[in-house]
Amino acid sequence: MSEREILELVEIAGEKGIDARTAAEKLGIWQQEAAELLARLVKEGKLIKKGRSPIRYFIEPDNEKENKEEPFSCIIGNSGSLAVQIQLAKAAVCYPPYGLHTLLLGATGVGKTMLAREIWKYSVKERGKNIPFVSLNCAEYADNPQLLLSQLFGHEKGAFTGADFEKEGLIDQADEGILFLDEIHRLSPTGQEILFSVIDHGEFRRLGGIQNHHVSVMILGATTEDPQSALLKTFKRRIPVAIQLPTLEERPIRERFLLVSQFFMQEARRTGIPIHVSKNVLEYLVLFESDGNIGDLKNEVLLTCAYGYLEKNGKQKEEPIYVNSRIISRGSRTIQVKPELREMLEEVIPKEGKLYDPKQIIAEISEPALQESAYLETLNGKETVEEARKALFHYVSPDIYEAAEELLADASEKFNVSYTKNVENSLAFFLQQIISYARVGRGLMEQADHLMEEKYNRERRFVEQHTEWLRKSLKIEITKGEAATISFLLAQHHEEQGKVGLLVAAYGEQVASSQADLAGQLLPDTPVAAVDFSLDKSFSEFKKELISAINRANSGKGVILCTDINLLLAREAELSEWSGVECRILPAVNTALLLEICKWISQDKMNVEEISRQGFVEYRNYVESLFGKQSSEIPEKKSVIIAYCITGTGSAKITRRLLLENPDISKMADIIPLGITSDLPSIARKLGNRLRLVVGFLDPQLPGVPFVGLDSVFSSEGIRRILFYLRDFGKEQKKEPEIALDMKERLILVDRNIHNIAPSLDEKKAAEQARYVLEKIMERYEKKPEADFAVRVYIHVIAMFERLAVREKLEPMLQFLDESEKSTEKFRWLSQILKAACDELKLQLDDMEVYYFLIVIPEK
Ligand SMILES: Nc1ncnc2c1ncn2[C@@H]1O[C@H](COP(=O)(O)OP(=O)(O)OP(=O)(O)O)[C@@H](O)[C@H]1O
Repeated sequence: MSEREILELVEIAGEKGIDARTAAEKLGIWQQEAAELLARLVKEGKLIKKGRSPIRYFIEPDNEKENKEEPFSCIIGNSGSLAVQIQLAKAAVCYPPYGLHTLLLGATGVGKTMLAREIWKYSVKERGKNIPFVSLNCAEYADNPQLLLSQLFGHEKGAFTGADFEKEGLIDQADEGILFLDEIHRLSPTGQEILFSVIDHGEFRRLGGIQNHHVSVMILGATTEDPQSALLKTFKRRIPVAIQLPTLEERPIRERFLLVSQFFMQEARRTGIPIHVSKNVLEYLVLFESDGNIGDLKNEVLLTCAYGYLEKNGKQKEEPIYVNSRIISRGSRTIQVKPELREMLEEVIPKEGKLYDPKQIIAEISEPALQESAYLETLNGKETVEEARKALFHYVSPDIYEAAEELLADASEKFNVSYTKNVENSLAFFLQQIISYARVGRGLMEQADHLMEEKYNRERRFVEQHTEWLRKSLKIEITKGEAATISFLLAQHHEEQGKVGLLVAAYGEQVASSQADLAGQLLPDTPVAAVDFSLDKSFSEFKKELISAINRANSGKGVILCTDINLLLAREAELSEWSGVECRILPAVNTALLLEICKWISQDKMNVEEISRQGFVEYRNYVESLFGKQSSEIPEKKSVIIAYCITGTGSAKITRRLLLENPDISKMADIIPLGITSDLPSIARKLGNRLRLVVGFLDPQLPGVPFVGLDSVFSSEGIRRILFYLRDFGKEQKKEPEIALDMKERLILVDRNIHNIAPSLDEKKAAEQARYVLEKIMERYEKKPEADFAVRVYIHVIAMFERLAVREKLEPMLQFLDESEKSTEKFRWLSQILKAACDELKLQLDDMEVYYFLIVIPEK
């Protein structure tokens, strides 16, 4: 039983179809055998089945088959001379949201219109829904530019004589789909201007209208114009993708034979008559040359069929049409086979010619469907980067993918943006295309003037810096146009980055996190981060956390930091520098203001600077309204304690932190940490009588301001003394109570707090080494320094260890930039002691620490 017999049977059954039992009866075979045969033909796509008990089998109607066809599979050369063009077309279609506008370039009849339709089919498949395909041949209206504009963009009532009513243009019909403009270069300058406005802003005005209309279309322009012509350059500048189709002459012999065969097959099916074509005619057609390219070849095939049909005149339908050299000679053309082509022709053309039979269900001439066509669509459904990568590997080789990854990693560091896996895939895909093109000896894009705009300058510089690297790692030369396209890809993704990011940082366990949770719900597609600040965190720890949170919140457009932490308010520039992200700080950890900020971020109309400015205005209004209503409740300005130490960053801050832990002190006073480099007298002057006390390493002897050693903060006695100065000093002129503790006891109190001063160190070891340093210093003096001083030296040393452990650098002091300081006996003596202690703790001593320390070490 031949497959052909059963197919004929089904075909005769036509629309009614046939079931397995009837087929078995007619063919004289077992029903089981018929059922199996029919099922196999369904599997092979030669038949379709419908219904149940009995199942009926049909030949699939042509139109349905066409719709199901894999896009691009009907294009001869899809996996050969047009493979790269098709890849490029697919990439253009996949570009969000509506595809990249594309120019199809090539001589007349090379297949531009056909490619445009396949692009549309692919787009429908990609988006999973029908979208419009509207086409217009601009050449048809070349004599009447106004009519062309009105057809294309529509017109308002009265726009010109005869415009009696308002009319939509074809572009409106193409909204959300594809607008195919054939002979696009025939558009008048006005038409071009309107089209460019659609390309740049998605907007246009109808003829005679003033209102802007919005459309989202992918524009496909086709042109036969020479790619080097000035006119075309204007279009190429604005339309990012250009696909050049080869002429018929440039196609390989095998593809030309497939083209000829496809056209004969189409004719045979259209007429229902088998067509036999002799070897000579096939040779003639395969070598056929014409300026009209494939279009003319198709006409030539039709012409030969028409002559053949005339010859057949009167014969039975089943009798084939014979197309032989006799027929050709009726036309004006003759066959000339160049000797060097002879061998190749013999390989592809059968000696006995070829019969094109309309009953042949599967067109044996069509090429295998594109393997790669599945690649992009598989990618879209992939959840994990790994899955996407695997899918991509079917198409892009791993080293290309890795190169893309590496390039993006560099770019992301450089521009401080993160690129999604889609960008990675697009870049890998594009690099793959460059390589495929290079293999056939062409550049994918020689020039890309349209991408040479200033705004991509920094990305272009980046790509330029990497061309040598790409050349080495992928062995490709990147043309100017390709480099520009990569820059464009990088820049586009910058522009497409998310919105301004939001970070909340606040004192307290959950204050910032809960505010950020709320903001996160309002801004589902914006990264929101939080940092909860507690008093036992060192600034360096906090800084680390803050920088990492800023980076988490950043998606390329900078970060608004809402915080109530005074310490941060003046540090916008520093934060931006440390994190490399543009930051703006708002004193705004209050829900009402935060909600406003969320609103502005989600509207995505303001940049960080504008949001920050607007935020300050709102904040001021908020504070004013608050103050206006509750002016009687405004607390008086608090008293101030200066925490004063050598560096201003070590024990001064620890002192501040410990003091603030006491609720009475924190209620009554602000504490400012200062070091010996600060201009203490002028700060004291500004603070006036708010300045109540200096707690620190040394007494700066500010007139009228009492001093308490920083070791006091470690004992309740000391705290009591500080509170006395805050509350009572000056009122009753009482003398401060004496502290009766001796040095040993006081050192033990400090030891109990080492975890506060040096959280990164082993407490015991740190204490041991600090004692060693203290002893060595004391040894130097015959008349021992006072116990107070000794305890402060001890605290200072521990704080220094901590700074060295977390690599917190001291601000350099001018007087120490002179290297000769290093050769003094005192410097050498102190550094020796400190170095020995640091070595034990595996810390690297910094000269600046020695300099600062020296200031407070008395002479012998
Ligand atoms: N690669 C191809 N495979 C199969 N048929 C093709 C191919 N290229 C072109 N054709 C056929 O050749 C004919 C001419 O193609 P098409 O009209 O797309 O060319 P064109 O470049 O748009 O021409 P013009 O510039 O004259 O409008 C069409 O019938 C088309 O189906």
